[in-house]
Amino acid sequence: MDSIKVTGGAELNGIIPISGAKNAALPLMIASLLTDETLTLSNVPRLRDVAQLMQILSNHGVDYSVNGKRSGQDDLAGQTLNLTAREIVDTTAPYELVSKMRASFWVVGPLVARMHEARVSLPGGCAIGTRPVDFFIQGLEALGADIEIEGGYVVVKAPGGLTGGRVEFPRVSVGATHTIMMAATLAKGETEIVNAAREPEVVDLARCLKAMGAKIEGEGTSTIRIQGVPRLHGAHHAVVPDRIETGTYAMAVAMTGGDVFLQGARTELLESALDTLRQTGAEITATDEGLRIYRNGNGIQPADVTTEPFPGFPTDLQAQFMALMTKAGGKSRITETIFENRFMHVQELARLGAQIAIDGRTATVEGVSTLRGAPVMATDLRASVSLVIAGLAAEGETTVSRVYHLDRGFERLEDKLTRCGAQIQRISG
Ligand SMILES: CC(=O)N[C@H]1[C@@H](OP(=O)(O)OP(=O)(O)OC[C@H]2O[C@@H](n3ccc(=O)[nH]c3=O)[C@H](O)[C@@H]2O)O[C@H](CO)[C@@H](O)[C@@H]1O
Ligand SMILES: C=C(OP(=O)(O)O)C(=O)O
Repeated sequence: MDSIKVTGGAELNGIIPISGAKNAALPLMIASLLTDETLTLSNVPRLRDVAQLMQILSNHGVDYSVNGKRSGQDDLAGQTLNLTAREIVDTTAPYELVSKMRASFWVVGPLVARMHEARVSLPGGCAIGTRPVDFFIQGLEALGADIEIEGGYVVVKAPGGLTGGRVEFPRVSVGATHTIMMAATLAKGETEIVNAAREPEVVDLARCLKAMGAKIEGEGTSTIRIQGVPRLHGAHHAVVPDRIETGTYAMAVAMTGGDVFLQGARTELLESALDTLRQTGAEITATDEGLRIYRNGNGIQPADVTTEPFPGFPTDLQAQFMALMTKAGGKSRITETIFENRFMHVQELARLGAQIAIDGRTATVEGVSTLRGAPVMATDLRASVSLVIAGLAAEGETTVSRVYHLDRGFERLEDKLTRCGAQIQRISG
């Protein structure tokens, strides 16, 4: 298993290109199941989750090429995917594939919409909470599907096809919003999704679906209306830049000091996180091409955050922000409201000398002047990168093991950081 060795102390200076968003690319790829024509996606990041999802989609019959190459050549170096689901050959998404990532469960929406049946294993993903699928089930039932759970599989049937309906989610769910929105595009009549997720990835998916011929209104607000159409067609869509990758590198610079331009970043996708970073003393300026972040000499000010659905502070930046706060000049409080088990990085940050106490959903971080390098273990995707960030600002050497988590969601992390002066290398093993 690979690990990453970081020698701390260097400032970050230079340019980091921001990749397409993993969490947008995955549902966009799944949308290819809704049409027998080709969906072309550009700006797709080269990530393990993308490769994994390709395998799942291939199993359903999606033929794909990467920058013109045919499927079978396992070269995902290109960033444009052509996905064609001319025929759905299998409506089962098996445990071996789906258990590796949460988003793969979302195939249930397009499969039942197009084929009127689906059998999808209960999902996996980052171990950050129980992550049930009850909202998906309620949503699909509201569109007329019959659902049973059999042997760890969600079995969905809608013999006459789905019919539009009113779906009100008890709390905001990104995945359930993606799934019901996709399912409703091919349902008969109108669907209204109330308490829908407003995340930029939902908006990106809606834009792509509209380019494919779907009739959708209200994406980006908490009520989305979809008028079903008999069929969707092919389209070309560019994946939105990754706001979590943007925020992660911004936090790294806020921690190490330096001056970095995040090329391609879009500030409106993460205003809340950027406002918090400004409170900590980082300077941020936006241009049409990206954003510049710098912190020169001054210390890190503490700030409190509570994670919330968009447009609030994202849970996917909570671990990285906690890493930053470990070196703040004072006490900060970080409250996690989305996932009940998303503090796994706390005990690893403590190995570097961080002072953090947890009380229920709130972590209180007492900033220290020095972190010291140590061996640490990545527990999930964003926790892993928080350890890398802390390692960049620690004295001496930090080795982060189990970096396969990182490879799920950060494209060329070592490359991007090395180019800005970080001492970071991958150790294969
Ligand atoms: C691949 C992807 O895009 N993953 C993101 C997506 O995950 P994901 O879509 O899985 O997260 P959700 O928005 O669904 O989860 C929000 C909350 O709702 C709960 N819930 C959800 C569905 C359900 O049927 N029942 C239920 O109780 C979850 O357990 C969680 O407590 O949004 C999360 C919240 O922004 C992000 O942290 C993840 O990075
Ligand atoms: C939690 C995440 O991913 P997933 O939902 O795939 O586990 C994430 O992207 O931070």
